[in-house]
Order: sequence, then C-alpha cells, then structure tokens
Amino acid sequence: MAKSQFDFIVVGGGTSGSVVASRLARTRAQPSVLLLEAGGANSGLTHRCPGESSSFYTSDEAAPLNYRYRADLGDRLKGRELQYDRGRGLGGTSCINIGLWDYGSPAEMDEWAALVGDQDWSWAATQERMQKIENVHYVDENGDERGLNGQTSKRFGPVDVSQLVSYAPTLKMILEAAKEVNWPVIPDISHGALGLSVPPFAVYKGLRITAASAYLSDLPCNLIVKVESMVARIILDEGIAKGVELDFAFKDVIICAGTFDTPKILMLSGIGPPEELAEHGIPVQVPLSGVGQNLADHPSLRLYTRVNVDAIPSDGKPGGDVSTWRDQWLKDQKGPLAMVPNKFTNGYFKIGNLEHLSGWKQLNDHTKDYLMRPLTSNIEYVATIIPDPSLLHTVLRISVLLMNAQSRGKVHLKSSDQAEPPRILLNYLQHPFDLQVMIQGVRKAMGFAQSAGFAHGSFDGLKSGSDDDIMDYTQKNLQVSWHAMGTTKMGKPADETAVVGPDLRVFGVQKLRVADLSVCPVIPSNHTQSTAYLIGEVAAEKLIAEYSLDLLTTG
Ligand SMILES: Cc1cc2nc3c(=O)[nH]c(=O)nc-3n(C[C@H](O)[C@H](O)[C@H](O)COP(=O)(O)OP(=O)(O)OC[C@H]3O[C@@H](n4cnc5c(N)ncnc54)[C@H](O)[C@@H]3O)c2cc1C
Repeated sequence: MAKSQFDFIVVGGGTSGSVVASRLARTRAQPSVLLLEAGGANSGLTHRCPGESSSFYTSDEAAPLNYRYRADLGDRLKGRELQYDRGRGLGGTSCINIGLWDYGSPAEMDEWAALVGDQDWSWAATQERMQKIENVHYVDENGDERGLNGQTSKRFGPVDVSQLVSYAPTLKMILEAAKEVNWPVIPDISHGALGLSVPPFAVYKGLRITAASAYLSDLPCNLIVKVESMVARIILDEGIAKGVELDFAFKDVIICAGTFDTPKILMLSGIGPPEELAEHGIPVQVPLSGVGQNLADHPSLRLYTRVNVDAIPSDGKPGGDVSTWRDQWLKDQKGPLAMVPNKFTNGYFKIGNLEHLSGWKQLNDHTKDYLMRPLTSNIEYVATIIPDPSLLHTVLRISVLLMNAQSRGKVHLKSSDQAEPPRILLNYLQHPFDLQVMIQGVRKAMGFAQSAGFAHGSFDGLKSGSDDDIMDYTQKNLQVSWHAMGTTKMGKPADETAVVGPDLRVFGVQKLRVADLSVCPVIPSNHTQSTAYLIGEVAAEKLIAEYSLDLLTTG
C-alpha cells in the first residue's frame, strides 16, 4: 500500500479531535489534514434524538457507537466492576452523552493556568473561547426560539445549545425547595457562581448536537477523514513523530483518542512508564512515567425518594406512548422527543467545615488552600423529578457527584496487542477525604429532600444518615459519571508526573501533541464535553499561531 503525506495527522475524530481537525483545515493556509477515526461515520439519526439521550447509550442501537469498556472501581468499592461507556465513531463520546452543557468553573481554570504557567487556560480565556465554541439559543419547552429579554444570542460558535426561558412545574418545585433550604438558585450555571440552576443542553431544532455535526459537516477538500481506521502506534524516528503506520506528517501528529485510548496509543508506541512497557515487551522510546497515571473522575451516587403524587403536576407523572413519539421524531424531528431533555436542575456546592473532616490532615498545604477558596466546589447535585423504573411512582432523584476528588486511578495496557481494550482502574474514594466529602454531600441532599416540597424525606435503600449507613449505601451504589480525565496530564517540564506541556506537546518527542480530556491537570467542576471542545479549540489556536496558518501566503 502506498504511503501518504499530510501536513497534520489527527488521531481520533471525537469531541476534541473534530475541533482540532476542522479548525486547522479551515485556516487561510489550507494545510492538508488527515483525521483518522477508529469507528464509523455515525451518519444515522438515532443517536441525535434529544428526548432519548438519557437512555440512548445503554440501548442496543448504541452498541456500534460505544466501546463499552469495563472499569474496576477499586478496593474501597469492594472491587466492583462497571461498564464505562465511551463513544466510537465521528463525534466520539459526544454522540452518546446526555448533552448537559456547562463550564462554570473559575476556581479550577485559574488553578489550571497557574499550575501549567499559561494564561491561555485561565477562566478569563475560557470564557472568551466559549464564545467561539457555543451558540446559545433561548427557547421555550417546544424548542422554539424565544430570545432572552428580547435579545438573541450574541455568540456564533458551531455548538448550538438551548437554554429554557420558562420552566416546567417540576423544575419550579425543585428550585422552590432549594430556596427553602437556603441553597442559592442562580440564573446561569456557566457564569462562575455556586448554586442550583437549570442548565442548557447541546440540542437545537429537535436534534442533539455532536462534535461531528458541529465541526465535520461540509468538509473542506484539504481535510481527509478516514473512518474505521484504528491507529495502533505512532512512528518515531530519533525522537520525532513522523506519522502513524502508512500516513506521514510534515508538521504535527495530534493524538485525540480520549482519556483511555490516548495513553494506550502512547504506551504501544514506547512512550510511557518503562516498567509497564517492559512488562509487555515494548521497547522504550521515551520514558514518561506519567502516561496512564492520574486518572480522575466525578464519582456519582444516585439517591431516590418517592414524591407525593398528589402534589406532582402532570408533567412529572409517568405515562406516554414512546413508540409513537419515536416514529414522529424520526419522520420530522418534532414531537415530545424533539424537546430539550431538560427536566434537570444542577449546581455546584461547597461542604462546610472541610478542615474538620478526617483525611484533611493528609492533604498538602497547597491542596488545602485550593479547596478553601470560595469558588472551589466539593459536590455537584443533579436533581430531577421522574417516574421510577416501575412507572408506578414518581420520584425525586438526586445525583451526588464528587468534585475535586483526591483519589486517582490508572490506565494500563492489557498486553501489547492493539485490539485489547485498556485496563481501567478508577480507585474511587481511595483517599479518606473523598469518602468524608461524599458522606457530607449525601447528608446535605437529605436536608434538601426533607424540605417542605418533598415531605417524605428518606432515600430508598439508605437506612439512616449515620456515617456507617451512608458508607454502606455508597459502597454498594457508587457509579461512574463518564467524566474520566487526566491520564496524560499537562504540567510544567519540571513536573515529573506531567506528560504534555501547556502547548500540548508530549515531553521528549518533537512534533507530537495530545489534545483531549486526558490532558486535564485539575478536575474542572462541570460536565466535561465543554472542556473537551475547549481543549480542541486551544490546541488548534496554538498550532495555527505556531505555523502561521491564518496568515495569507504570498507565494
Ligand atoms: C453516557 C455518557 C454521558 C455523558 N453525559 C455528558 C453530559 O451530559 N454533558 C457533558 O458535558 N459530558 C457528558 N459526558 C462526557 C463527555 O461526553 C466526554 O467527557 C467527552 O465527550 C470526551 O471527549 P474526548 O474528545 O476526550 O474523547 P472522545 O469524544 O471519546 O473521542 C475519542 C475518539 O477517539 C477515537 N479513538 C480511540 N482510539 C482510537 C485509535 N486507536 N485510533 C483512532 N481513533 C481512536 C474514538 O473512537 C473517539 O471517536 C458523558 C459521557 C458519557 C459516556
């Protein structure tokens, strides 16, 4: 087979990779860009149904779009193993996610910028970048554009997101209950305040927005997309990345294969912890002990309490003919399933008296200082009123997600065979401080559920609010939230645990970068698709500046 040559090669056409490839190709210099994606084109419609986004990833239709990895939760969770969903095909995990859109994390982004010594990662820069990425539409419950106070969006990025301007009765009930227990209720989840809000979703005109729909439609002829092209290794020649397998790059190779597969590709290429490479008989090209380490996530615990049905307005009651709705949506992207799936509220909160929790003394001074900052959150709540799975009752479901967790997991190779999935060890709650924060977070949620709006108060399966009972419930029920990150961490060159610098270059290799959620050096308090888009955008900007791709060429 003939070898081919491009200016840039992007590996992984997922959330970040779609941005990188599209932005590079659409510059004035029109460089040749090859995007290699392991999965298919994902050109069907099913995965774009807004009304089914909360259940799509578990459906049979989703199987070709989902790697369905397995993950070990770690010793603290009694070695439980769970499915870890990851998107496959153009658009990557944005094709199977739920679509919630938020990025309100000033404490974390400013910490990120300080840790890596580059203000391009700061909160101020993030807010600017988001104006290039998102296009906010203010809509009613039918998804029809309503504007906000007569204004339409002033942002014109390719990712359309819809923010409700009026709320269903169940959402109002949750917000009222929050006020009763003195939880701040904030108008916009992405503007840097702590408190509960009704978030936007990446949905518009009856369709979910994916990275492929936003960035990979109307491809310019200098962007070549090859699907069903799983990359095993990077070709290295005396410390310079030359390409992948039969494709060669004059400029850079950018790996965007996600938190689990990016470290796998690096390790299969001989870039990683020497002892792990030796275990699998892989010759060491570049010893980098941080590859596959530092795996971080937002562990999530769901709590359910039955809600007094008489008090629930009709939109919270079970019922409806889903198959008729589905037929209608497939026909014209209209009907109940076309709506913004927005019966959720979410918000980020601090737990009080952190310094009295056990595990606090084991934190270093910098971490203590960081956690004490006013906007560093410890817990996210996602609250919704829904029918329970039996469809017999209506329940308030509160998901408690741990923010800024201290525990870290790892991604290992199973073998040197590229066909083997990575071995994922999450190590949830391994640090004693995390368990204590989770216990306090559950207690705070109990206080909320006992507010006047939800008089029943106790959560199914949770015997009491004692430490032991919450611990027991947590060990049995803690779940993944699919926000895995950090396995090729960004940092300064002196940081031995870092794999890439702030310009996303892999240390010790020329012309090789990583741009996906694996580079996060801190755990942002938000749902992570926005961060994946952000990383793609910053990576593209840095490459465009470095190679002057936006300057008009004279020759
Ligand atoms: C079920 C679920 C629900 C979620 N809900 C939300 C939500 O509501 N809101 C939110 O903000 N976030 C949500 N997320 C998380 C969010 O979608 C992800 O964090 C984000 O999309 C990850 O982006 P990425 O670019 O790092 O990786 P991905 O989007 O996963 O991209 C990686 C790409 O690389 C490809 N690839 C992998 N290996 C290779 C290889 N060897 N060769 C070539 N290509 C390769 C993959 O096929 C994939 O296309 C959810 C995730 C899941 C699974």
